[in-house]
Amino acid sequence: MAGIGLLWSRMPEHVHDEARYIISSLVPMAMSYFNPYEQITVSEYGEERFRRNKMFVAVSTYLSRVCAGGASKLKAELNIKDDPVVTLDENQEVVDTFGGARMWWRLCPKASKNKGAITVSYYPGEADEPRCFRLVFHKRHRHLVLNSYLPSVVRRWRELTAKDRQRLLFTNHSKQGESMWTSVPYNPPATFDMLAMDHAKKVDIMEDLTAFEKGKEYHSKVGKAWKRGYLLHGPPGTGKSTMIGAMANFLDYDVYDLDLTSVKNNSELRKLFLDTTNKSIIVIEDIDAIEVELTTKRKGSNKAANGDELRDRRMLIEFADKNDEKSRVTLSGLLSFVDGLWSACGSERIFMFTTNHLDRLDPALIRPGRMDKHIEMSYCRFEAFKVLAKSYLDITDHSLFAEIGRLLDDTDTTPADVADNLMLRSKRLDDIDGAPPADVANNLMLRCKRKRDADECLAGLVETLKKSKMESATPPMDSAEEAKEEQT
Ligand SMILES: Nc1ncnc2c1ncn2[C@@H]1O[C@H](COP(=O)(O)OP(=O)(O)OP(=O)(O)O)[C@@H](O)[C@H]1O
Ligand SMILES: [Mg+2]
Repeated sequence: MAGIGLLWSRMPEHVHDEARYIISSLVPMAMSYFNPYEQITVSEYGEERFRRNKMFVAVSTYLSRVCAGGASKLKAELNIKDDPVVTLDENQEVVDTFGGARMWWRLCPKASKNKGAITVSYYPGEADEPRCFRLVFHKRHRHLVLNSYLPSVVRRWRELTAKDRQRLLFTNHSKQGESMWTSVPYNPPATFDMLAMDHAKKVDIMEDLTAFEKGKEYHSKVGKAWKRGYLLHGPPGTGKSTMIGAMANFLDYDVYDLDLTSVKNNSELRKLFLDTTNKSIIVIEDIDAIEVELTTKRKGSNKAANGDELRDRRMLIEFADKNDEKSRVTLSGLLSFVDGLWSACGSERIFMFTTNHLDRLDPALIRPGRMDKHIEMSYCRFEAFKVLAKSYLDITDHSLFAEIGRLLDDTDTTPADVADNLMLRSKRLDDIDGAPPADVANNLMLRCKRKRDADECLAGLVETLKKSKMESATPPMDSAEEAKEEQT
């Protein structure tokens, strides 16, 4: 085999081109016939340079955690949680055994595509062959490797990473004209326990999420894509964003916060959706505000469109030149992922749209059956207040509760406003809690202080609520009266 190889490389220049072509295609065939080994390459990047090949990540984790015992060259880095992670270094070979077969793995370094030539590239690393893992195995194990070994590597990788998974918050941005996601670690503090809202509604949402999470078989039985759409609506400060965090915590899902203003057209939107992973919540916040902004841009006017205009409009989002069909994001483009053709791509995804103005949305978006669930986040009433009092002041009852309940019924106060009132005092509680509890007397004193602060805090809330009740009861001044007032 070596002899044939040598002959081939030394072939004289004068051999006819055609013969050379035939020989050059026969030699590798002959060599592979005699070579008892086969190889599979797992490149770090796929065809699209910016997307890391997930198989590469899976193999890297698998080898480092399962087969690195005999390796002498390792590399250490900090992971997203700032814990040290050790991986194989370049050119380190490790051996794995599976079903009695031996597998040789090696991490091959980046290699230049054209040795000696200078290549100009717009994208980092495009002139190089990316790093890759090379798996070598005996020919007779081909079936085993493809059908059992590689799937088992991926399965093991999933098990390994499930334990130390860090939840991520993704956001999209445009780089060199291409839309892509970037992520940061995401640990939202909110949970359903601390969400101030009607208890029955909260339980209903939690049950809905649990049913969705366990609904793989059900969805395939009824022939529906495994995904769910929620439309959260309500005034600002009623907990829509807090609810998204609570849902992410509840399901342990990643969150993709989609900024539609930086998406050029439907095909970019499609690419972004396809780049999302399973077990994720895709959020489009303040969808009504995006609509106003983009439409204003499209019209080239600084004047925001009025409510009637918005209601009449068929397109939800449309920007750039109206005549250029390729440069816009449309409602149908968006909805094709929510419940159209493309919704079947990917599973275990939750779509969340939030809005402060349900009445301003395009009817196509809110028609029955479009989103699976409409959730109204409303002003703070007594039941919701009790949740906030428990989380912020750690109390479940108080002499002022009855009065606060009545005042909340008479005013439209958001949970954010109530929380704000409770938090100012509770910050002072933190200061007190920070003091070293020297002895029992000191402890008792702190407890008295804590109670007094809760009293003060609720009294402050009563004052605020009374004030807003009075303000809402006072009829608005007409302009003549206003002018008179100003003169005096
Ligand atoms: N229902 C709620 N339960 C608990 N806390 C709440 C609730 N609503 C609001 N808050 C508190 O108020 C703050 C602001 O709420 P949040 O951002 O969730 O409101 P939003 O409805 O998303 O408002 P916007 O429409 O302006 O985006 C939160 O950080 C949270 O502390
Ligand atoms: Mg919000």
